[in-house]
Amino acid sequence: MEDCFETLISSYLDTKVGIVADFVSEELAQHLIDRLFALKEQNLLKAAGIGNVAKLTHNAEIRSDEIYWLERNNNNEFENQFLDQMDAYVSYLNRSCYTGITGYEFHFALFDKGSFYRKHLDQFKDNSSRQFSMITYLNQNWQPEDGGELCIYDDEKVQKVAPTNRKTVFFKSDELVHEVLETNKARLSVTGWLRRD
Ligand SMILES: O=C(O)CCC(=O)C(=O)O
Ligand SMILES: [Fe+2]
Repeated sequence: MEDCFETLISSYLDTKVGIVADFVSEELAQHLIDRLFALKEQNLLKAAGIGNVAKLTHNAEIRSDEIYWLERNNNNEFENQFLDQMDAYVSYLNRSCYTGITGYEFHFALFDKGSFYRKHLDQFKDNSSRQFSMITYLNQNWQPEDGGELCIYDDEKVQKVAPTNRKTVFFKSDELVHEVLETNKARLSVTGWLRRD
């Protein structure tokens, strides 16, 4: 597991956008996909909001995904396995880079066909707790024509990341503007932020 942590961190240090192709195991990815579809079936996904909790607004012209927060007290084996892996990652990151991360928050996200998320920064203007953004994709057999790329803007450079199964992306939440291009089929992920409170 530490090899993939190291790949994520060293690519982040080299290019500001850390990427590793296989952050979660195939088994865990499959269980998380099943969990997300089960939540959808049970109508437990909610329209994602914009901004901080106190002034959360919903605006489908900015983002049109649906989310569900991973929580230990959901008592779901596979959410917990994912969170265990995050605990290990945070401890590795804090040990190797002195990042002082004190917590995290993660949600499942489902972008249905035709959904997108326009350009934004992840850190809120009125709360700087979010330090790093981290997204793990859960899309088997994703093809270029499926769209849904994550586009990350850094000055003149634009990096397009295809949301392929088991890939994780890691970047600073206050630094890089990014967007999700319209997806041509259902696009699944676990998205979250490492916090310093
Ligand atoms: O799903 C992605 O690739 C990015 C999602 C995102 O930018 C967000 O939820 O803030
Ligand atoms: Fe974002």
